[in-house]
Amino acid sequence: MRIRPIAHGDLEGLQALAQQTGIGFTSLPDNREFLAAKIETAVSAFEERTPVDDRLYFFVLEDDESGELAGCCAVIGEVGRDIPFYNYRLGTLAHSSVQLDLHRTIDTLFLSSDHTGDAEVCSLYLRPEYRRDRNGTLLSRARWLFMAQFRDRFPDKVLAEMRGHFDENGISPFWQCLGSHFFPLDFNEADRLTGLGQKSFIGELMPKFPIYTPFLTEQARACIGQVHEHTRPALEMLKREGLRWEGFIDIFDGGPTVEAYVDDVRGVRESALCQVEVVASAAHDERPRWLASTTSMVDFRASWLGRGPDEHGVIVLTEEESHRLGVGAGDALRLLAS
Ligand SMILES: NC(=[NH2+])NCCC[C@H](N)C(=O)O
Repeated sequence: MRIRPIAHGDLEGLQALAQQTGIGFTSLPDNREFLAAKIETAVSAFEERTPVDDRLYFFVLEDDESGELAGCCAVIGEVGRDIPFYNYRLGTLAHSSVQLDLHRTIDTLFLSSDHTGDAEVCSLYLRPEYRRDRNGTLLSRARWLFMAQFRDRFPDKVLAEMRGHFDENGISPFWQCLGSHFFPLDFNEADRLTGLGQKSFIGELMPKFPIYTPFLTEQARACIGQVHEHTRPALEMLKREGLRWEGFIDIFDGGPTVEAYVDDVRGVRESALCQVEVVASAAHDERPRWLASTTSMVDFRASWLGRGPDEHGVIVLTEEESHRLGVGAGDALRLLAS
């Protein structure tokens, strides 16, 4: 399995992924024109033909034998430069009365666009039949190697928005209690429109005044900062890299936004460049523990390796591995131990 930038020929495969993702997966609506445009945006980002502010680096995970697409993931260079990027920030307001000697702090949601200009990791999806052999970790972590390699293309901070809690009927209690009063649309429709980038309605219709959380239903309050059960593994992975919840949530479903300084992310901090040597065959561990990525933007590739570098920073690859990554003897490879 290997990660590579999405290409024009992937439209069919990407649409098949979009049909599988399901409710609340905002960034991959099943819409052919939209997906084709997304591919074009990504191709021009990798070819460095895109203005700085809307770079979308969209990757696919492919089975390098069958050519089948197993999943995808992406990095956005900077969010909110064109259309504002909204979250709620969970804060506290202190109310106190000296006269009555009463002191209260009340949780409050403030509409925020504090993340303007940050990078975002997003769109991670892995088809169920490929949820094995650490493919999910490969998709999630390859992005840190990419950001480490092209560090100057990214701002100081990175965030990830996690899918929020939905009940057994596929209903978001947070949306029911809040968003639905302001939008004459159901959750799916509102989510679909934001996924298509048509989201100026958020700024136009969303409540602008702070919301005291005791006014929300108990079920809606319980959604604040909670993820969809399918999203838990993805959240755990990001936390292990050092991303944290700082109180920002999604305005529609209440799911957490986690964030970190790019330079503090483990995968960015700990990955290092090595030099490739190619041999006919080499021993490897049963469980692949090393993540390898190339140093090229257009020909970016990443995959697992069952072996690490020696003490001189040389990484030995078999011919098959060197093909998979598209590198040859003497090339550089970025490695991360896990
Ligand atoms: N689940 C959603 N579609 N939320 C809507 C907003 C998402 C995002 N923070 C933005 O401003 O673009």
